[in-house]
Amino acid sequence: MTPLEIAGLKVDPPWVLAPMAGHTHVAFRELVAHFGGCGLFFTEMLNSRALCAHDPRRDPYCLVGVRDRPLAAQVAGNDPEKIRRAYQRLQAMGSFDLFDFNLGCPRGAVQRYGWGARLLNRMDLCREILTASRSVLKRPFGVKMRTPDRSDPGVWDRWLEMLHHARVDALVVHPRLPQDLFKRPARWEEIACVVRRTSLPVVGNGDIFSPQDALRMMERTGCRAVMVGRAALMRPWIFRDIHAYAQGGVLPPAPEPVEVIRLYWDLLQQWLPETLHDNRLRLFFFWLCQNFPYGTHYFGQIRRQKTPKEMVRRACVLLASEKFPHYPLRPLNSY
Ligand SMILES: Cc1cc2nc3c(=O)[nH]c(=O)nc-3n(C[C@H](O)[C@H](O)[C@H](O)COP(=O)(O)O)c2cc1C
Repeated sequence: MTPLEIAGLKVDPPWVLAPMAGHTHVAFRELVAHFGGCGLFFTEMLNSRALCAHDPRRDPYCLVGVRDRPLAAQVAGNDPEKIRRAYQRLQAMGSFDLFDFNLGCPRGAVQRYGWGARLLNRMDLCREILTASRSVLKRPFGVKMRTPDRSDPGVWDRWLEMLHHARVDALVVHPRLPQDLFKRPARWEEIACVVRRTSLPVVGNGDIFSPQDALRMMERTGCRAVMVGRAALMRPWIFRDIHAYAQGGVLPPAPEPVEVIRLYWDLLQQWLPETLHDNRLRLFFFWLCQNFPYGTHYFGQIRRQKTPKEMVRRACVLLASEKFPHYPLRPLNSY
């Protein structure tokens, strides 16, 4: 599979772990890396205000592992000056290979602040943010966005022109409107429409639930790399499977559920402060349990445990005789 190149950065193989708040912290990225990794890892969305107020080197959200490379840092916010400073501080850490700006998050609190997808209605402010950020960034710079406004046929042309002038190096397209959340299927034809209109490297994203989906998205849209979100939470080894499928080989057997749980718990303790263990385990089990027909029941039992150790113990008992089912994955609950 041809690697994607973003301003000199090689994304090889062209599979990307999506940024996911609460999930794509250093311990989870190390888990993905353990199973063979991907061509580009993303941090979760980092808060530009917090980055200005505190030293990112002491921030658990900014911790960087050993095998999670190349690594992109994603920033969210809407104040050009604060965002510029946030990127400067992240860049000074020397740990990130690409910087990304969030124009896609539709979640309540982020929208209320006027961040993420809310900025899709404010192109002038986006221009200011991206130009200010670019002026300090020496590494590749990307944007991850949802569909701006489907009622306006010229909207993508105007966005692409603005991104070009702001000297953005790459674009991730998640083709859903902000108000769609995850309720409607991603419209892959919109990725194809963006690919036709720009010379920027485009990474396609949305509804990849199997290795076949990943290659199908590339074939149908012409995007040069694919980004996987929820399916990687359900199966942190999906990139290894995409790779095997792309090479025409047989998919390696899935690990045992208990092995995955123990490994994640070890990595969590190794990398993240204890204050985060409980919450990050709950988030992890929410998605892992979705692999199984009785996943909701399993998760209900696990979440009732009072300590992280008890959660891990209970999960190991419940999932001891389970096997991960075949692709495609079907999440039981949406986010
Ligand atoms: C739990 C969760 C957290 C997410 N957090 C972020 C985030 O921090 N930044 C972002 O740009 N997108 C975020 N997203 C969106 C994903 O990056 C991705 O665009 C979306 O899940 C579609 O890809 P998928 O169909 O492969 O899941 C999040 C998605 C989920 C499910």
